[in-house]
Amino acid sequence: MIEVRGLTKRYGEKTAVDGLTFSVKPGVVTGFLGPNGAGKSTTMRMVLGLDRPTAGTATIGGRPYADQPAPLHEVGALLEARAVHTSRSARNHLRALAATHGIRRSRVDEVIDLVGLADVARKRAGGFSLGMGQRLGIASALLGDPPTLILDEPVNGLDPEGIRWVRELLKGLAAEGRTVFVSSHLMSEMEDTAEHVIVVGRGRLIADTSIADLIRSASGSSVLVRSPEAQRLRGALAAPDVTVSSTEDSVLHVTGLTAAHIGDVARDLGVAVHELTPQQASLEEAFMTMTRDEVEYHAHTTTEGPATA
Ligand SMILES: Nc1ncnc2c1ncn2[C@@H]1O[C@H](COP(=O)(O)OP(=O)(O)OP(=O)(O)O)[C@@H](O)[C@H]1O
Repeated sequence: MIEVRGLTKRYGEKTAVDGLTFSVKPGVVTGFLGPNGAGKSTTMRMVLGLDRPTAGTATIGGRPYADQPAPLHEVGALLEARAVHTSRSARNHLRALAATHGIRRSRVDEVIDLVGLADVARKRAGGFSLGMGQRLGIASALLGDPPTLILDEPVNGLDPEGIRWVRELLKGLAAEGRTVFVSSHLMSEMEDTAEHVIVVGRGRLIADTSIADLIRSASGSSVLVRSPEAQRLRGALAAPDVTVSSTEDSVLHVTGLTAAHIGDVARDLGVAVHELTPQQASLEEAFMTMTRDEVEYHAHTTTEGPATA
């Protein structure tokens, strides 16, 4: 369990992290989402004792990172992708790390197999591609078999196969009961990986919620209705809080009513319904809606705002 209470970091005038309070529970993958500059890396660095908070606390399993008796056995961390500048092979790099932390040598080969680096384990890690470097970073994080994992953008630089691999690995680690906290700005990636998300914008907490609730709350839950008598049905659905739009004669997009309610109205009218589909916003759309006002640097493009009638 990671617990963050009132965590704040100021760099001069700039408040990078602004009074964040949240908990990351074991057993599920928790995504840490936010636009660029939202304060994700700074938060993770403070949790890992690499930056000193201006105010507030962060603990892992009840203690600050600095007070962990055997950190590598308690917390595995992968921070921003950085090439390993070493002439050592991947295996020797991990062996050195294992030796300095009292980890048995056979664990090195276990993690090499786990991250799929067996074929290149004897190669110089300094010459690794970004994707291979990420796998080596994940291997280092797993070396001490820690109950808590903190990974900053772990899919950075990975190809689609690698992304799928990380996703399954993280879910598997969480299913074993570990606490898995993973940052990303790739919403679509988190949708398939995380069960819970903590969303930040400009250093502040925007949401601490399950993925399912996040989508539900931001989607405005519209329903697509296809009917040969759509326009007749449209008249019967009219109500103060209901919005109905139509892109073609036989199709209605209804917000403010459930699919079940629309189906009942159609039945009472004796109108045939050929399709009745609740439309879920993707996590990407939900995220854009939530963080619209929190993006640090807006792109200078003109976008069409929502129609205001
Ligand atoms: N050492 C520093 N000195 C001054 N400002 C900093 C420092 N580190 C981070 N910041 C600022 O704090 C804010 C949060 O940065 P941070 O890297 O934590 O965000 P992030 O959510 O991880 O973003 P990204 O997705 O781009 O990595 C940014 O505005 C950044 O410019």
